[in-house]
Amino acid sequence: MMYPIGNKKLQLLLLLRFALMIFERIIRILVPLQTERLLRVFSPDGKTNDSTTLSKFDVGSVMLYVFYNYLQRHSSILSLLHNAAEKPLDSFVRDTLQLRFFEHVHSLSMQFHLNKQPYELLSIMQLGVQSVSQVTSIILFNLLPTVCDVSVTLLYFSIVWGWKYGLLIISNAILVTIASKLHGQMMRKVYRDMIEAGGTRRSHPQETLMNAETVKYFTNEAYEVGRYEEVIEMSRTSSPNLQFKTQALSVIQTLIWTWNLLAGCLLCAHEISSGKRDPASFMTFVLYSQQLEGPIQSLTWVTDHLRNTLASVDEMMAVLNLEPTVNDVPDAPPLVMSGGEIEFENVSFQYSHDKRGLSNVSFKIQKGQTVGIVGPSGGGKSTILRLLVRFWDPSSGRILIDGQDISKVAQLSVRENIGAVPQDPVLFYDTIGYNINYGRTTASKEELEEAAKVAQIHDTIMKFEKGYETTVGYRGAKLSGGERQRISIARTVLKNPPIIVMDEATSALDSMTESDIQQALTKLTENRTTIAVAHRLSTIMHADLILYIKDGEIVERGTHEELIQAAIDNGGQGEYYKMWRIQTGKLYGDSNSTVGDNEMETCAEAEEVMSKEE
Ligand SMILES: Nc1ncnc2c1ncn2[C@@H]1O[C@H](COP(=O)(O)OP(=O)(O)OP(=O)(O)O)[C@@H](O)[C@H]1O
Repeated sequence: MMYPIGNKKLQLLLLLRFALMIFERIIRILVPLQTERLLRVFSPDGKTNDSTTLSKFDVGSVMLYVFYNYLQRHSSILSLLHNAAEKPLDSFVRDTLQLRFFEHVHSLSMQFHLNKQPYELLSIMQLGVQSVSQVTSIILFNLLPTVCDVSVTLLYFSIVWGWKYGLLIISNAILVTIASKLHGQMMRKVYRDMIEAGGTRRSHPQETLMNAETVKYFTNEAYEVGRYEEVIEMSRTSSPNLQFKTQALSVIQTLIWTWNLLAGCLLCAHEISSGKRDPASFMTFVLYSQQLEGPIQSLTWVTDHLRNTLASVDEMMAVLNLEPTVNDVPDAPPLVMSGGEIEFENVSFQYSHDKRGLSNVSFKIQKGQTVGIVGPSGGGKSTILRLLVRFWDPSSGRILIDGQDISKVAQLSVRENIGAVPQDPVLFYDTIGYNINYGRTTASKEELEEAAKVAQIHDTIMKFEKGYETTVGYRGAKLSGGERQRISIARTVLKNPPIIVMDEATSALDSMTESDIQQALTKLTENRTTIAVAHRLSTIMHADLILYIKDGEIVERGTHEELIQAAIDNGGQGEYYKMWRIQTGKLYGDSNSTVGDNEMETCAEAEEVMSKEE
């Protein structure tokens, strides 16, 4: 991700940056040397007799000195080249990483997505991506050059000027590093609090804006503004006197620095006065010292900055290192469909050690049949669907589609063959056409319209001014629940899978809309194996098999008639029967009444009532 493999142009730019970096280091050495040289050229050589010898007018040396100085300035052509080479490399790192992160997050299992807030993920991605490119830049083009500068100066002084100067430089570097380390420790907690407070500061407005409708329903606008004010206040107080604390370090560093300069200048002055050096060396020493001040002091900034950016990189790497919880076996073959027969064989599953999902669930659906799943809330109905699409794998037992254990085939191929119609479909913030097309992105316009017709939504769409180009609003909020539902059916029709799962697809709708949608659903499920979770029994009454799930177990199974008959035979005792009675009214009299022809007649009446409702 950091090295542009296969991109010659970017590799050359990287090389250019390195070359520039080395060139800059050389210029840094040359400036003081050239100054010393000039001073020597200008000074009378002391050997003339009449003491009037003038210093040489060496235009070349002056020009060279000015040229070196020019190159050293930040706005010089070198900086321009540096920046020009930096941008494309920086974009490369960011783009590659961003794409990789996006791809990785999408490859993670549902469990991960249920536990993470989307904007938290986005924030991790943004900060992480930005930090990775900064880390590269900091290490390669800040830390490395600084270490180079210090080492070269140290070597130069130690070899050319003697060990005392080397000692001065090294002690300076050590003292500054100790100071910055102590400062870093002190600032760590401040930065941590700041990052935390910054996160809340970002997430709070996002959360409330995403739920603007709820805020308005409860007229909590002022409350939310008040909460945001508190968050802002908290983030402000989490970094009291941050600037003061940060600047305190520069004050200490400058003190160390000045002490060092003083010691060096005294040493140099002493050597000049004792004739060991010429006066020009004093200037060289001062200039070198000044050259070194920037890099040594920037070490603090660099290490501090590196620490912060690494914290963000760490967080991103933690996500990038996550493995999907549902994995395919090596070289898993794709699911081969031959009709869509589904079988659950003693399937048990737990979401976590304290949360039971399903225990010993077994049932079989022949191809093209419909199974209705009913039962009390939290019983495990939706869990059956989630296991079928492999959002989770069972802890024991097997789920077979057309005789193949779905945990042994590629999970994508399982999902490719299953179409889902959820209770409250969420649409993308785009046009109706885009949302339907999502079912099969390669579908033609004609196929798209055909799917919309099957889902009974085409005419409604055509009444909109912009037809299929109408935008649906945030998560489809500009459409009614029934319209959203039919669009979701249309995209499943377009996907054309052999298996359909529906999770209470009509429970949020009124009876009129429900009947429209029911027609669309009937067309959708024609000749397809279907599992439908339902609260309204009218929607699954005619299913080939009905499963009553309670506390993760199938407690009753059979067709509608069988379940009713069994309950009647059992003196009116039966979960499904009770549910049915609650939904249709007391049509059988008391539960302990005896069963006879009359009862079955009443049963037929009830069906009639339900059909009307339908
Ligand atoms: N991702 C999850 N992590 C942990 N527990 C979960 C998760 N999803 C569901 N559960 C728990 O599993 C149990 C069964 O949930 P499930 O959604 O299957 O019930 P359901 O019968 O479909 O309920 P409802 O009719 O209310 O939708 C519930 O107790 C629920 O709290």
